[in-house]
Formats: sequence, structure tokens, C-alpha cells
Amino acid sequence: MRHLLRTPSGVIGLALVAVTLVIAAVGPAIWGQEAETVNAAAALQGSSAEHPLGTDHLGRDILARVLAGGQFTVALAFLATAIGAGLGTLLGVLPAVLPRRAGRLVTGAVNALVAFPALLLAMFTAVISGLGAKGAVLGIGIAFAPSIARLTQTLSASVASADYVAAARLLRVPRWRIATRHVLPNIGEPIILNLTAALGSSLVAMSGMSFLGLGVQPPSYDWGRLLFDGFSRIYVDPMVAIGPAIAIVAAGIGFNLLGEALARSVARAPVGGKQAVGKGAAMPSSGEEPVEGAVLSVKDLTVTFPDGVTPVRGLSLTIMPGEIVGLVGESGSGKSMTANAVGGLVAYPGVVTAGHMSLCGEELSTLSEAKRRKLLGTSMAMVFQDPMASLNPALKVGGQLAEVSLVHQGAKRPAAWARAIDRLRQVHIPDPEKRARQHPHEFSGGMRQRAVIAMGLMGTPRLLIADEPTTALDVTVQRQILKLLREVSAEAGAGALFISHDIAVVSELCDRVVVMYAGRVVEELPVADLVDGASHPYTKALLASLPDMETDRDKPLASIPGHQPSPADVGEGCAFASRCALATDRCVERPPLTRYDAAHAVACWHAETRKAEVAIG
Ligand SMILES: Nc1ncnc2c1ncn2[C@@H]1O[C@H](COP(=O)(O)OP(=O)(O)OP(=O)(O)O)[C@@H](O)[C@H]1O
Repeated sequence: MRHLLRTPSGVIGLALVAVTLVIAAVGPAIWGQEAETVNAAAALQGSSAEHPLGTDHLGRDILARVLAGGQFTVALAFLATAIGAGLGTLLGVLPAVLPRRAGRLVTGAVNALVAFPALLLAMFTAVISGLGAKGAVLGIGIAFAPSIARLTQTLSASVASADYVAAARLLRVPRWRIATRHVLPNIGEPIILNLTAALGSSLVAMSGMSFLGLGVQPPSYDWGRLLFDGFSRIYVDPMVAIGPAIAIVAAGIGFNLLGEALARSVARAPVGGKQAVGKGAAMPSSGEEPVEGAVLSVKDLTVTFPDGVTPVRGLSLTIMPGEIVGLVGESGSGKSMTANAVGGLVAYPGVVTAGHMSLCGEELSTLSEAKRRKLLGTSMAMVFQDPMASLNPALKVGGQLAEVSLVHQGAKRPAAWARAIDRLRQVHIPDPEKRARQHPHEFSGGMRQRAVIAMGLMGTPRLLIADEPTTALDVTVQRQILKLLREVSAEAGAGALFISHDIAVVSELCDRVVVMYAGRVVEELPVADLVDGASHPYTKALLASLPDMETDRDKPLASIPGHQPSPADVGEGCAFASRCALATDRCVERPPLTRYDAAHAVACWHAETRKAEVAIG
């Protein structure tokens, strides 16, 4: 609501909708009688003090009729929208539920209908189903259904790629159950928000149908019908037509503005605002205030999704200039979600909160959307596992790199192109002038990853986030990319967050390791101390699962028994307890992250250390 009232369009939309709804609610009770009072002596009058919008051919006051007719107009719009929403959602979800071929047929039909003009479809349906309010409502509902079906399909497709849907599929959960349990609840909110705007459109469309004589028929009346009645006199008594026209336009614009403002305010994941985290969860390096001189200082970062899914739980992290911090943990521990939250990439309906989150000394939550984007765009570079996801296959690599300079630095095209070639050279791409003119598919996997790193270097990154950038590459190319990342971070003096599930890779590249388990940091220590100094049983288990020269190749590699709890099932106590050989009754309570020295922190009641324990938080 606060976000809604921050934009002028939100305020105007809310005010117009409030007035419309109040008129609709009380109109017939207050002005209903006056609207029906026939006075032959006052027939066809123009605007006057007594009748500001004039009178109709029976001498009825048009202003009273506009005010009293609001209820019917709004009710019809609601009904048409409800029909469109119900039918559209059904059509949108059907492809996910039906067998593949039937699903494609439905998708094809929806696509064809979306291309068909909605008003024509509404008129066609209204004429077939009989003139009058009923036919018009049905026609508009049916005309709106394809666009709502398309929206539902698009939203369903984004949810369908989520891990939990994939998991449900693997578990052979029936399709209809996946649709109703996993897909619909996650797309309900954006659909409802879109329906607010759709309400405005159906109100205007419904009035349009009545104006064309295809909708409400006398003696009933809505705003469209009043406009129809007044239109023949528009040149003589303009107010008789302008009155209902203003009502239609104001209500239509109001619902549309409110719908857009609502969608905008919900879509922006709030960063900031203190989040209550469990006792003692505090990183040694991050206090209440951002750490001085840090390129990234995050405190109590939490990411939540509906149904209590919380992949990141009160995580604190600090990265200093030139430092490479490795974020390690098994799949699903929340590493990528942490990176996405820092980069402002957590998609709706995820909500990001943090005690503070500052990049290069600037608190992200206090910046305007435009400034935040600019800061992230110029000071932070992200490299993902799949470089093709960052490169547009249809554009030349050089052009894509140059675009960063054109957009963020306002550079001219030749200068931006020259910089792109320079950056490709910097990441050791041979013959960069020629390569810049090629498309991504002409690059090898390692070269694409280099190109993405080069793209990050088009700005002046102070923070480099690399999310499993070498996983898809062969060992030799992996080494080259790791070396390059080190080089880049050293040259640019940038801090780096390197995400990996492979503790061996992390120990090769990084200065400091942060170990994550079930959304929380369980240990943080310098790489140099990893082998001898790791204290958390989970870190030790990760290290023990690494093969070395003495490993018997005939035996399977050691693995950690059991499973990490899913983000919705992390209980109150130590999340690792069920897999831990050292677990005792004490582990029912979650151990706080405890600092042993300036660089080493562990969250375990049984952490073995010879160092003096200095509890924090
Ligand atoms: N949109 C979403 N809605 C709900 N849960 C989600 C969503 N996206 C991710 N998750 C869940 O958040 C958890 C953490 O995911 P994340 O991708 O951060 O893990 P990760 O540690 O990076 O794993 P990996 O190494 O496999 O990439 C996972 O259990 C995932 O299913």
C-alpha cells in the first residue's frame, strides 16, 4: 500500500476506483428514485443548475441516472471479468493437465483467439447469444478469456521450471494435482492483479456494447446506454453525452492505473526492513552497520517464497576489495538464491529482506529503483553456469558487450565497440576483432564463459559474482577460467563471490570459504585453514568426500548420509543434526554462529577447536 501511494498513477487510480465503487454501492439508494422520476414538462432539457447534465426524453435527470446507473455498470463489468478470468484460467492451465497433443491443441486455439480482435469476438458472441446485458456480458467474458489464458500459460511456464515442480513430476504426482497445488497458487496473485486492470477494460467494453445497442436494453440502463441515449443530442446539449462518457473514461482509467500500480508495487521485491532472525545468527564480519570499505556487506539476508519456503535464512556476508570469497554447499543450500538476492534478481513472488545490504558503501534499500539498477549495472558483474543464458544467440558477441557501454556509460558506438574488443582481448580471446563479429554459437563453451566475463568487465565492476561458472566445462578449460577470474579480480581490485558445490575448486581459487547448509552459514574460515582448521561436521564431511592420491579407486567415494531438508522443512534446531554423527539433545536448539577468531566462525555446539571461544550475538 505504501508503494502504491508513492506513485501519482497509483494515487489517481486508487482515488478514481474508490469514487466509482462508492457511487456503485450507494448510487441506487440515494439517486435511484430521482433517476426514475418522469417529468414530461422537463423533457429534453439541456444543462442547467437544476439538472447539471440535462434531462432525457421523459424528463428524467441524467446526472441522477449516471449516479444510479453506476452499480449496474460496475456489476456487469465484474461479471464479465469473472467469466473471462474463470474461462481464461481454465484454458491457461489445461495444456499442463491434458496429454501433450491435446494440450498443444488448446495452446494453438488460445494463440489464434488472442490474435482475433476482442471487441469483434465480443460482438459476435453477443449477437449469437441474444441482444441484451446477458449476451454482452457473456461476449466480453469470452473475448477476454484468450488474453487471460495466455497470461496464465506464460506464468505457468515460469513456475513449471521451478525445482519443486520438477520434483513433483519426478515423483509422478498427477498433472492435475501439480496444476492445482503447485502452479495455480503461485500464479494466483499476478493473475488477480491483472484482473484489476482487466476490470477497467471490461467496463469500457461493456459500455461500448451498450453504446452500440448490443448491450443493456431499455428500460434498464448502464453508462453505455446513457451515452447512446445522449449521443443524438451531442451537438445541441453536449452535457447529456459528456456526463456518462466522463464516468466511463474515469472508471476505466482508474481500474487500469490501479491494476498497473498494484502490479508494480508487488513486483518489486522489498530489500531492507529488519527481519527477525533466530538468536545468535550473526556473522563475525558483519555488525549492525555495513562494514567500512567492503564492496559487499550484507546482514541477515532472508529470501522467502509463499508456503514458508525460505531458501536463505538470515545470512550475513562481507567481501572486501580484491578478496575472493567462496560460497560452498550442496545443491539446494541457497547459494544461487543468495547471489540472486544481492543482484536484485529474485523473481516474484520471492521476497528479499535484509538488515542491511550495501554495495560499494551504498545501501541498496535506500536507493531509488533507477539508481539501484545503475549501481548494480555498473559496479557488479554476474557470471552464470550457462553462458548461453547471458548471451543473446541472435546478436553478435561484440554488439552485446558494446551495449553495456552504450546503455550504462552513454558511450558512442565506435568507442563502445573498441572497448568490447579490448575486453575480449583482456579475457584472452584470440583474434578479438574477428570474434566480436561472431555469434555466440560460433564460440566454444569456454570462450562463451570468457565472453560473459568480458561483458562483466565492460563496466568497472567492484564486485564479481560467479555462480558455478566452470561446472559445464572440461577440467582444462575450468582451470583457465579460474585463473582468469583470479586475474580479473586482482587487476580490477574487485571483490568476488565464487559459488560452487565443489569445495576442491573453492579451495584452489578463493581466499575465504563460507559454507552454507539449508539456507544458513554454518562455517566461515580462510582457505589456508580449511584442511586442518575446519570445525563444523558438515565442512569436515564435505572435505572427507573429496578423493585424494590415497583414495582407493575401487571403492565408492565417501558421501554424507541422509538429505538436506527442503527450504520449507528446515526446523528450529540444527538443520544438519539428522545427518550428524555428533548430534545430541542439545542440537534441538539451533547453534548460533560463533566466532573463534577474527577469521573463523562456526555454528555447531560440538565444533572441535583449540581456539578460545568468544561467542557473539
Ligand atoms: N521460485 C522459487 N520458489 C520457491 N523455491 C525456490 C524458487 N527458486 C528456488 N527455490 C528453492 O530454493 C532452494 C535454494 O535454491 P538455490 O538455487 O539457491 O540452491 P543452490 O545452493 O544454488 O543449489 P545448486 O547448487 O543446485 O544451484 C532450492 O531448494 C530451490 O528449490
